[in-house]
Amino acid sequence: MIRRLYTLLPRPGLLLRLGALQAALAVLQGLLLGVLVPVLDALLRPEPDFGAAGPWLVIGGLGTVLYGVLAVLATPVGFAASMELGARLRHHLIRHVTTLPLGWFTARNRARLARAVTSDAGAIGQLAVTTGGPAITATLVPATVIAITFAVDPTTALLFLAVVPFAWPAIRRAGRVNAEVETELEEAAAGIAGRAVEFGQAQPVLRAAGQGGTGTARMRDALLAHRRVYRRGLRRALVPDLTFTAVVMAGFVAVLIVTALRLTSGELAVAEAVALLVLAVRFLEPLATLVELIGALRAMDNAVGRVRALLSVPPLPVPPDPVTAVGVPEVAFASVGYAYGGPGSAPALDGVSFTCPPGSSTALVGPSGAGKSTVVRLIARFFDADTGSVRVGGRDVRDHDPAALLADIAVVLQDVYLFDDTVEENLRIARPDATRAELLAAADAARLTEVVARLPDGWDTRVGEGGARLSGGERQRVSIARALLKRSRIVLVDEAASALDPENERAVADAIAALARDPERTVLVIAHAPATLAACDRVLVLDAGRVVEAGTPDELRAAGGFFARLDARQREARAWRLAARARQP
Ligand SMILES: Nc1ncnc2c1ncn2[C@@H]1O[C@H](COP(=O)(O)OP(=O)(O)OP(=O)(O)O)[C@@H](O)[C@H]1O
Repeated sequence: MIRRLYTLLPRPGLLLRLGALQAALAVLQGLLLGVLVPVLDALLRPEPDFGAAGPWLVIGGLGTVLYGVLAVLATPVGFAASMELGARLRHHLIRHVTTLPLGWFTARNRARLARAVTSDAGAIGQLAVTTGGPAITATLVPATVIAITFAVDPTTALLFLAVVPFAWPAIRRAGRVNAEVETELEEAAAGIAGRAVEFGQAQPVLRAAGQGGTGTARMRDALLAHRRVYRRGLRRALVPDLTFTAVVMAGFVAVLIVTALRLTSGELAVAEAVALLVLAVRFLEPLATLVELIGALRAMDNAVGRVRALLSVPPLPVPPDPVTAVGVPEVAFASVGYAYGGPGSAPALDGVSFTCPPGSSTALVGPSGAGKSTVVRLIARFFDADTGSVRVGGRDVRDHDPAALLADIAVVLQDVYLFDDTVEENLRIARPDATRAELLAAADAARLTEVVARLPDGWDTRVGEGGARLSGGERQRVSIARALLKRSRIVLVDEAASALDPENERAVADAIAALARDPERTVLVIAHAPATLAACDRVLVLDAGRVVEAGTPDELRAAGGFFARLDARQREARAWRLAARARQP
C-alpha cells in the first residue's frame, strides 16, 4: 500500500522526511524506556545511589528534551505533509482529466472525479499522516523495546517474543475484519451520498408525479442499510477484537507471573522487575493501536485505489509530431464507424461519409437516435472513431494537437453550462482580451443584447449555479455569443430543441443564422427549427447511423425523401399558425 501511495506522488520527499521523523521518535521512545532500567536500579535500592543514577537521569533528560523537540517539529511537518499531499493529488488529478477525451465526462465519471478531488485526495493526505505516523510508532516501539529488553534481561525478551506468534495472527485477523467492515461502511456511505444526490435532483420529477414520498423512502432505505452494515460490522469485529485483547492480556499476565516468581526467588531485583513490567506495557500497548490503524489504513488504501483508477484512465492519444494549425476549415468524414459499446456492438454510426466545405453551413437532420450528436462528438474528439477517418482541415483529427484543434472549434451544446458569475464573465471565457465593442457585437449577433437588457444588473447580473437564472434558449444564446467571440472557424451546434417558446426559438435560430452567414466559418448544426434549416446551405440526413440524403435544401426537396417530408410538415405547421393568427379577433 505504501508503494501504491508513493506511486501517486511525483516527489515523495516530504512523506519520507515525515516517516524518518516518526521512526526517530519511535526509536527514541524505546530507548528512553531503556534508560529507566539503570535509573530504577540505582534508585530502588535500600540505599538509593544518586551518583549512579545521575548520568542516566541526565541522558534521560536530554533524550526527553530531544523527543519533545522532534515531536514539536513533527506536528507542523505532518500538517504540511497532509496539506501538500492532498493539494498535489488534486493538482495531479485535475491536470490528468484535462487530457481526457470529453466523452469521458459522463454523469458517473463526473461524480467519481468530484469524490476523488474533494474527499479522497483530502482523506489520503490526512490519513497518510494521522495513521502513517502512528503505524510506524506502533511497529517500531515494540521492536525497540524487545531489543532493549534483550540487553537488560534476555529471559523476559524471549517471553515477549513468545507472545508474537499468538498476537500476530490475532492482529492480522482483527485487522482484516476491521478493514472489511471499513470497506463495507464506505460503500454504504457512498450509497447514501448517491441517494442524496438523486433525492435532490429527482425532486421536481417526483413531486410532479405525486411521488414525493418515494424519494424519501429510498433515502430512508439507504440510511437503514448503512446502520445495518454498521451494526453487523460491530458484531463481526467483536470476536476478533476480543481474541486479540485476550492474547495481549494473557501475554501480560504471563510476564507478570514469571517476573513475580523470579522476584520472589531472588533472581530479579525489585528495580529490574518494575522496569521489565513497564517495558512489557510499552511492548503490548502499541500492538493494540495497530489493530485500530489497520482499518484506517484500508480506508486510505481504498481512496488511493480510486484516485489511481482515475489517473490510469488513458488520455487522448497525441501523435509525436502533431498538426498545430487547422488550416482550411473543412470537415470531412470518410467511412466513419463508431459504436458506444465498443467495436462489435450496435453501431451509432456506420460507414458515414460526407464533406462540409470551408465556409459552408450544414444542417444535420434525422430521426431521434440517428447518430447526429455522435457526428458532432467525433469532430470535437469526445472520443475517436472505431473505423474510417474524421478529418478537419484535410488531416485526421487524431493527427492534430487536441488543444490546437479545440482552439479552432466551438461547440454549442443543448445543455449549456454557465459559471455562477456575471453574464459578461461567462462570455469572456471565450476570449478574455476581447474589447467591449467585440463583446457587444457578438452579443448583438447572438440576440443576447435583448436578454441582457431585461436582467436586473445588465451585463453584471450573476447567472446563478449552472446558469439557472437564464432559460435554456437564453443560455444557448450565451453559448453562441461565446462561439462568435472565440472566432472559431468551425462551429458545431446542437440546437436547443425542446421547451423553447416561439420567441426564444426564433432568437436562437437567428443567432445560429448569424454564425452560418459568415463565409469564413464552417457550421454544422443539428437543426430543429425551420428558420435554422432555412439558414443552412446544405442538408445531411442521417438515419440509423447512415447518411441517407445529402445536398442543398432545394435538391432534397425535389428528391422527396425524409427532408422533403420534414420540410412539408414544417411549412404546413407554419401555414396553420398564420391562419390561426389571422382568425384571431
Ligand atoms: N453515451 C451513450 N452511450 C451509449 N449509447 C449511446 C450514447 N449516446 C448515444 N447512444 C446511442 O447511439 C445512437 C445514436 O445516438 P445520437 O445521440 O448520436 O443520436 P441523435 O440523432 O443525436 O439523437 P437525438 O436527436 O435523440 O439526440 C443511439 O442509438 C443512442 O441510443
